[in-house]
Amino acid sequence: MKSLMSASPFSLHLSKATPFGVFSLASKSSSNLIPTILQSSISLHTKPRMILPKFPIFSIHNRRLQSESSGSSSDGEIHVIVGPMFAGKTTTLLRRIQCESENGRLSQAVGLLWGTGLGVDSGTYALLLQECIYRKEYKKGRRIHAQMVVVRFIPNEYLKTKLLILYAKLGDLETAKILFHILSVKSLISWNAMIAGYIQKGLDGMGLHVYYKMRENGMKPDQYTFASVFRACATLATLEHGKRVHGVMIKSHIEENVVVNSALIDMYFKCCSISDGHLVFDKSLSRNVITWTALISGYGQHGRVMEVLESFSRMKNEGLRPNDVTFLAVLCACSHGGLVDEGWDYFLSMTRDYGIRPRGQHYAAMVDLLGRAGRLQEAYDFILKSPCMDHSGIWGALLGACRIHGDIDMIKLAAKKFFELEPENSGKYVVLSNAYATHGFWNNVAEVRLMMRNTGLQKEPGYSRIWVQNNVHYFLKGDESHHQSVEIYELINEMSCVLNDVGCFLVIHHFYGLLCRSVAVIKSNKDTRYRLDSIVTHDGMKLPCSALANLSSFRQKFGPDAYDKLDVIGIDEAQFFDDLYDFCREAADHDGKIIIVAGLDGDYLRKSFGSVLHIIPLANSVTKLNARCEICGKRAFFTLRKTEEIQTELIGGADVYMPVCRQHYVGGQVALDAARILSETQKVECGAYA
Ligand SMILES: Nc1ncnc2c1ncn2[C@@H]1O[C@H](COP(=O)(O)OP(=O)(O)O)[C@@H](O)[C@H]1O
Ligand SMILES: Cc1cn([C@H]2C[C@H](O)[C@@H](COP(=O)(O)O)O2)c(=O)[nH]c1=O
Repeated sequence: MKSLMSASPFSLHLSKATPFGVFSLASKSSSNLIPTILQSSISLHTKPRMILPKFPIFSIHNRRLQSESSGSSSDGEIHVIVGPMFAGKTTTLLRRIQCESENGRLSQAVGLLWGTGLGVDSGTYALLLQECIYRKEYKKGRRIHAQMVVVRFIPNEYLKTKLLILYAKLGDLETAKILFHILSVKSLISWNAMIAGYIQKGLDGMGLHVYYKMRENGMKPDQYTFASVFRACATLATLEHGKRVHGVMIKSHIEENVVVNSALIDMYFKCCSISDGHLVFDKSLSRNVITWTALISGYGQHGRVMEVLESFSRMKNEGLRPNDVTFLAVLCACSHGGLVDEGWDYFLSMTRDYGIRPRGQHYAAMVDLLGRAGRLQEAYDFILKSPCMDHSGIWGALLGACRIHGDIDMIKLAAKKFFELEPENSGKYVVLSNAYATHGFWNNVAEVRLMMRNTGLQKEPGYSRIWVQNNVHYFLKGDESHHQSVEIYELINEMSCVLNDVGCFLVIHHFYGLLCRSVAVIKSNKDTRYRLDSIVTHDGMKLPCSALANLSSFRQKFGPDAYDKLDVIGIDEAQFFDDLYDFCREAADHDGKIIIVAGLDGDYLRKSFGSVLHIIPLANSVTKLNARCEICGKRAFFTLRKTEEIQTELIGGADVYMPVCRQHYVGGQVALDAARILSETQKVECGAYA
């Protein structure tokens, strides 16, 4: 039934705001609403160009209908962010809010477009295509193009270029090429898209060829062109072309750009021209972490371990913070140089000093480091303790190390884990086969060869499955084998007619409505540290907000209609809201809102603060953050009050509070308690003498 569903992956409902009988378009993909739509259309829309389904394919959920009519976009979610002061709760809240607001419903927007069966204006198509490109949802972009073709919409030059970019990024270069050729004016953007498309697909030679064609056509390259072409020259290790393009860049007098410079440094290093790489680096006026990382990785590629470590330390001395890529280069260098202890130090420093959480690749580099040094058991134990046991790279690294030092059991174990995660990685089968061969296990070599043959098997085609009255129905793409396929396709056609009828209501703001979620942020009006109209993090990030005494007044104050249209609600300083539980439950369960709550879980006495902890049972997710202990720099879980006030609520920042680790909380609290007792005693004694 997949085909049936995908014919109308959007829902319609009777809008509260619109007059009875007029449809408004809503967002949630609810194939189970289709009978409702059809019935509503018959009775209210009075264009009965359809048949009612003869069998009850879908069930109808009324609650979902209600929440859709409230304009909200989700099933309702609650996410809670807690921790001591300075842990980054407000920062995280702001990031999540931004993320949620951008994370609109592209799928539904594309579904909506398909459902209408009509063409929309170029601006709407451009908006949707742009969103697909921006969000890297290229397949959705292709669906938009398919819809254009179906409704016989002729794209203008601007849209053709957008489509070209989309196909180039998708890696469908044949289609991109066709679009490129039919462009009457080939802009620099379209040339750049073609060049980048080939290079991203690994067709670096073609990318370079298109670059020369572009030059022949008299086009002047820009930073995007150079960044792509240097990348191609680096991969092809073609110093001659790299230098030639570098010459063009110098003559073009383009503004210095760190991305281009980094690509250039990388190109020289990959073309084995270390001195040129270094020269470009030295001459770079503006260096940032990317430029430094290009240099560090460059040295790493040539096994210049000492230069890697020296550059890394110079970079830090210049006050730049390394990022995860820099650390990866450093860890790989340590691995190649056999510097196990140094590798450990860098690995630990990532989180401790820079708050960078190592990813699978960093763990893999550590496994490689330990494995190459012959410390296979340690590498294995490290994997077991790592949080990314499902990252194929770490097992691949262990397997690679086993080739040199491993015993048969470890080889088998690493191979088993690796191929569970990446069954079709033919390259690693070769590694495994070689590992067995190195140790003379010829039977195992034969087994691996058999496995390799098996991986050549074609994957089963995907299918859709639907249950109807205890019967399971399977559908393949374009499938007509179902005994009711004639009726099913008839129904699809009828549905398309109904959807066409409402297509005239499709206007651009529906797409905007779908693509951008509407968001509101609330904070407690008790927090008077900053202006009441914005929440501000300890390092100055800001977002406008409503400051309220309680949450129950929010709907009324915000306006019921505006509230209904809200998708996401952020709540900061949640510890100050007594009605937090009821508000969150109602807003998520009933109104379908996404609620993101940030607040202190504990007060300065480490006692549960307000009702923040009460909402944990309601939550989809809970994130506990920590700060840095002001005294020792270790992870801080608690907030120490520096003053002697004892009321729970006391507004203040670093003047009154400091984040501390357990050790310094306990020590600090004892010290503060002693100070308090002393001052109380003194007060009593003074009173007695007075
Ligand atoms: N001791 C500290 N530990 C961690 N961050 C701190 C500390 N002191 C100041 N900060 C700053 O505070 C920022 C977090 O601010 P914010 O998100 O407002 O925290 P919260 O809402 O949890 O109090 C950090 O990004 C950092 O720049
Ligand atoms: C520990 C503690 C804190 N507060 C107050 C102090 C601040 O005004 C807020 C916390 O703000 P932040 O954004 O998390 O930094 O809460 C309090 O009243 N009582 C306490 O015990």
